[in-house]
Amino acid sequence: MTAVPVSMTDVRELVDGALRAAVGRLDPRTYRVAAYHLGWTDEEGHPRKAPAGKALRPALALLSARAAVAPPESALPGAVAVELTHAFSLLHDDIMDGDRTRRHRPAAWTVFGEASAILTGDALLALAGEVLLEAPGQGSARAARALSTATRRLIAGQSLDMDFESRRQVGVDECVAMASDKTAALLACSCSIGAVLDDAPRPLTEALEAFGTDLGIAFQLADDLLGIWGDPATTGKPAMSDLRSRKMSLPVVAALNSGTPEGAKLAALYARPGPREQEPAESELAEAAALVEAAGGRAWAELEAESRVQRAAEHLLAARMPDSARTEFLRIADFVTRRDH
Ligand SMILES: C=C(C)CCOP(=O)(O)OP(=O)(O)O
Repeated sequence: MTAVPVSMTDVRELVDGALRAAVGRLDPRTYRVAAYHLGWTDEEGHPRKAPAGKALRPALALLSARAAVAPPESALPGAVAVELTHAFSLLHDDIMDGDRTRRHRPAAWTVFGEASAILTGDALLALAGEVLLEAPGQGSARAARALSTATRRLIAGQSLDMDFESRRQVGVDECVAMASDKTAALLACSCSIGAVLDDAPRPLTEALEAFGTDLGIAFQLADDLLGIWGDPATTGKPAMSDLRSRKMSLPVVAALNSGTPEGAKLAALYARPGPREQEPAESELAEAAALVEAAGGRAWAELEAESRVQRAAEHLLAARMPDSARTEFLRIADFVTRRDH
């Protein structure tokens, strides 16, 4: 999979070495699972070429150093730490959601078992904290605290998302608040961590965080849209997995709250026996997707994503930073809503 387009440097090249050095500290069993999950090795532990994931969070972390007029290398511990935290969350989420495919490959838990995947996620999270606390410079403890808070919010968001699955009524606002915790908190941290490591002034780090929060919500909206209408060949995830597991994703919640007859029909579909008891038929999935669209859930999510990107851009325009950093951030924001994977 290609990394996010950042013209400044090859993000992967810069981050990969530091990421490998950090993960290399793990015990051999945990390392094996982590290396597989990160795309470095195959199921047998043999090296493979294509790295996994878009490396969006490390790209943002490196850019945030540029916003603070600090060298990209100074943000490396931040870039590594946010990617490790992201990797931890994916390892655990796939188990909780029962998702068997991740980044075009069998999810780690299906290869190594749930216990190994859980432990590896735990280890990566611990490593993230270690890497930040070891970072040279003034902002190290401040960055570690910021990442810790973002992780707590990510966990709270995931917990609320799980809770939604057993609820009949979920409001649009609380669903957006859930996404703000589950996804946007880590993205906001990624957008500011390079500046925080440089101990940059609060107005700058706060503007970067505000940018990342709106960007993160737009990112989740785009992800939810791809989860229904994306091509599994490009997303690397099974088609309509969110509808299959009757997830309260943002377009679905918007449709359910639309007050339209199609929204009511969708509610009736969602109220049937859940995925754990009974797999919905393919025709039912197509019907659910059509109902989300007819009830306006798709259009709402597309518009909301655009408006979040707009708001994100406004936070950047109000902050003092080199133009080149602003331009790159805006390019990434544009990529987030137009991506197909
Ligand atoms: C927060 C969400 C929606 C999980 C997927 O994140 P990414 O789409 O950034 O995952 P990778 O590129 O790292 O696979």
